[in-house]
Amino acid sequence: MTNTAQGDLLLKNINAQAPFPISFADLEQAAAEKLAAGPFGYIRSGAGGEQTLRNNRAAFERYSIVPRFLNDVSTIDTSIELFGKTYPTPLLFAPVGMNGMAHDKGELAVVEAAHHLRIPYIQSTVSTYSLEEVAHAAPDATKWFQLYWSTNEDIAYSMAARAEAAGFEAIVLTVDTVMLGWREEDVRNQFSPLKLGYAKGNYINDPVFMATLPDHSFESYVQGVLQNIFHPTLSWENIRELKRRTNLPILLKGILHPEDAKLAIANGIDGIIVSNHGGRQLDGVVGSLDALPAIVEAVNGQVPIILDSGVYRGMDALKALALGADAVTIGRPFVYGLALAGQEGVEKVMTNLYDELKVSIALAGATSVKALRNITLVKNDRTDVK
Ligand SMILES: Cc1cc2nc3c(=O)[nH]c(=O)nc-3n(C[C@H](O)[C@H](O)[C@H](O)COP(=O)(O)O)c2cc1C
Ligand SMILES: CCCCCCC(=O)C(=O)O
Repeated sequence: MTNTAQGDLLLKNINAQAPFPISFADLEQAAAEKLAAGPFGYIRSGAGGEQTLRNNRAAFERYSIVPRFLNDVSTIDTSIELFGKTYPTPLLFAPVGMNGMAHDKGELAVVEAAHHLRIPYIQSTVSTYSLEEVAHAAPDATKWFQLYWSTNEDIAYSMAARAEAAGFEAIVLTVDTVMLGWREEDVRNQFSPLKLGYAKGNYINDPVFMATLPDHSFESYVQGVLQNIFHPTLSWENIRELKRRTNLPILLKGILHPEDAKLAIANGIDGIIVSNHGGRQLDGVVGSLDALPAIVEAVNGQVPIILDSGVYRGMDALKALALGADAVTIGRPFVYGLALAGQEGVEKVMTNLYDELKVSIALAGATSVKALRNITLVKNDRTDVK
């Protein structure tokens, strides 16, 4: 990072004509003004009384960095390696469903941003556009597929096979959403995105799913999705079978307990995403950053660990990386960027997070993502620095 490049980070925002919101609070406020109450409430809210949502932020606030100085930090290497490929930044896109409710171009805008930024894009099962449409929009982007299991297992296998055929490079199986969390905001707003057709993309393009419907009417599609999307019987045996049926690496998303991380490895899983779904599933759950250290210890470097839930600043990413995550994924911030300015908004949000992360690595006294592991962190209830 040269001095000029570093000075540019703030200047480019100061010179911008209509300042784009920078902090998470400002982004959320701007999205609230732009979107209707239903979609905004769906994106913003957490489950139940939103304790998990608060726990995520509290966990980041609890840690402080003890920086080191007089270490040449003129060159900062923010690159990371995952599954044999190198990426310029440890900030990836979390899988977020139904992007059509934020912007007409939905997932197409996000995958184009991912391609431009050269970071992996994780497409949700419940996306507005299909796997094939997303692959067509950005054939050269690195794309992973987030799979929601299905009560009819053949639909899950069919979607995994379609992802592989369309050039997706990994499967992210979400394990914390076997049924939908208790989301009071959606009940208040009488908002059901599935019933509004925002999740059509992958279902209406799936021959196995379509063959289960009595006809091709919209009502049959909605009933079909509702019958299949909730999958409370999901078990380790399903995961072993999925592993037998795909050549792609499989990551489990939603792991919070170190024993589940160990079981994941014992069952041949290739990566772990420490996440509480951004506080949208079980309320009263440990903040994802608080769950990270025990999982890092249990995994002991055997597979990559990615963290999400509450990463709203470059500094949050730094703390997760310093505690042992290999990368972090970003959820709501990019969705707000998408709502505000499509692909450009997504890129602005990710670039601002990146710029803050890069400056923070240098100011903490490290020169690379890897070197962050040597940075001292203290919990705020402890004041002793070793
Ligand atoms: C509107 C919305 C939709 C989401 N849809 C999915 C999804 O389809 N699949 C999934 O695994 N996670 C989904 N998530 C959870 C994200 O992948 C991620 O875990 C979460 O957003 C991280 O928290 P953050 O928003 O605080 O960054 C969704 C999150 C939001 C906000
Ligand atoms: C049981 C799956 C419903 C999909 C909801 C999408 C999602 O993960 C979220 O809203 O969060």
